[in-house]
Amino acid sequence: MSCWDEPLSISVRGMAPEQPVTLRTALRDETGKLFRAHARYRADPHGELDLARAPALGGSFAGLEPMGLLWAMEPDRPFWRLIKRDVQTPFVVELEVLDGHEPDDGRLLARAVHERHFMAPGVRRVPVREGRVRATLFLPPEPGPYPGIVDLFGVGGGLLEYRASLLAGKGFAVLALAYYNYDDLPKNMDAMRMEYFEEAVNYLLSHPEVKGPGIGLLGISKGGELGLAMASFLKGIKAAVFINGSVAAVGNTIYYKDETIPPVSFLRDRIKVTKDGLLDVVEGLQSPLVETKSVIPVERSDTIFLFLVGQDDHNWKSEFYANEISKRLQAHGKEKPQIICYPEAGHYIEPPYFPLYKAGMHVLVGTNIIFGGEPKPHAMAQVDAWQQLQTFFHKHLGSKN
Ligand SMILES: CCCCCCCCCCCCCCCC(=O)SCCNC(=O)CCNC(=O)[C@H](O)C(C)(C)COP(=O)(O)OP(=O)(O)OC[C@H]1O[C@@H](n2cnc3c(N)ncnc32)[C@H](O)[C@@H]1OP(=O)(O)O
Repeated sequence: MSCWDEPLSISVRGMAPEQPVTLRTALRDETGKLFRAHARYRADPHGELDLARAPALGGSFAGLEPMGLLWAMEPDRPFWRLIKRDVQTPFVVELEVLDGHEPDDGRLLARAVHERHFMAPGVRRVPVREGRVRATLFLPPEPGPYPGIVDLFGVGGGLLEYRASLLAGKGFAVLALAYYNYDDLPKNMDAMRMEYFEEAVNYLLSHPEVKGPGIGLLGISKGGELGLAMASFLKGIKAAVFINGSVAAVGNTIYYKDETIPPVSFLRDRIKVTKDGLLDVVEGLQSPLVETKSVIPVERSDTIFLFLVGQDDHNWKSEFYANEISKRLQAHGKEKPQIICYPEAGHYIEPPYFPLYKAGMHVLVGTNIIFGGEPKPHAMAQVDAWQQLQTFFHKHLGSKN
């Protein structure tokens, strides 16, 4: 067994010299959907194969990709995203070695089953219902106090825990925070009130196993937008990492006390249809430079920022948004934030080895849209982004203890 974000070393012994083989992986998600990948290899002169040294000769990917059999998995059902809902159980990956180069016909030579866990041994999972806050807190195994981080996902809502649970294995106390479509929280995201998020920040700051002063914020997509609003309006947020977030309110109004930030307009006539019949909505939002009242007042913030950007994000213009935030901060005498751009990476930059979710349902749009990204560069971006955000948080929230 291993943790989902750890690299695996995969090797095969006992084959004939130079024997052609196909390796294939399969994983079933919690709804029963199958994800699969395969690749053709050739054993070395000793009848051995080590994926750290042998290039794939074709299949779901090609070349030297020791983790390709995981990140290149594709769902049998189109537009299905690999999501881990229950982090207390692993994903079970089945690996098979077949004779020859036909992924479906070769004789089965070997089979292994490997568990990929979302909670490192000793990580503690604490469901949180405090005041209005609905969340799950993950605490590392070793004695605290630890740097605290609030983790936010995006449109769709619910409570996704897999990133927080993995990150707790790296020495952080991480609060996976729901904000709609969960428990007794609102069913839709018409109104986003910062007071709710403030309560969550205060909960984490006052937790005996969280060391202050100040906490971290991690957000993707809509979670990056709301995180930016938190960093702008609320106190106690020292460092923030946003993955493909926004500089403006999108889809709903953001409220804090007597202030409101209305959303930018949708420009339906700028939505394109790709040759595969998918919507491309990347031009579908009015520029925050035109609708300046929708801009989140980031210049008020004293948070230190890291922006992680997929340059092929088709959900919205993440790179432009990150640069605008940077300009606004600097124009107000604030520190220039760090921006890391990943070429050919799409919207859903997840922890390492999650397969690319290139296109699929967009809850706001109500149909399948393209999210962007190419499998290999996107996979590389996920590995790097995961490392970068940990380094950043350790640096700005203090080391492990
Ligand atoms: C008209 C306007 C023009 C606009 C023109 C410009 C637009 C321009 C927009 C840019 C603006 C956006 C900006 C934010 C963009 C983000 O925020 S991107 C999204 C990032 N969000 C996340 O990562 C959070 C994702 N979370 C979720 O989606 C939900 O929590 C979950 C995981 C689906 C669970 O929710 P749930 O309600 O408990 O789930 P469940 O009832 O099982 O399923 C709900 C639906 O999701 C589907 N679903 C469930 N699991 C999966 C899966 N694994 N894979 C695929 N689908 C799944 C189900 O089939 C179901 O669909 P329906 O049957 O209702 O059709």
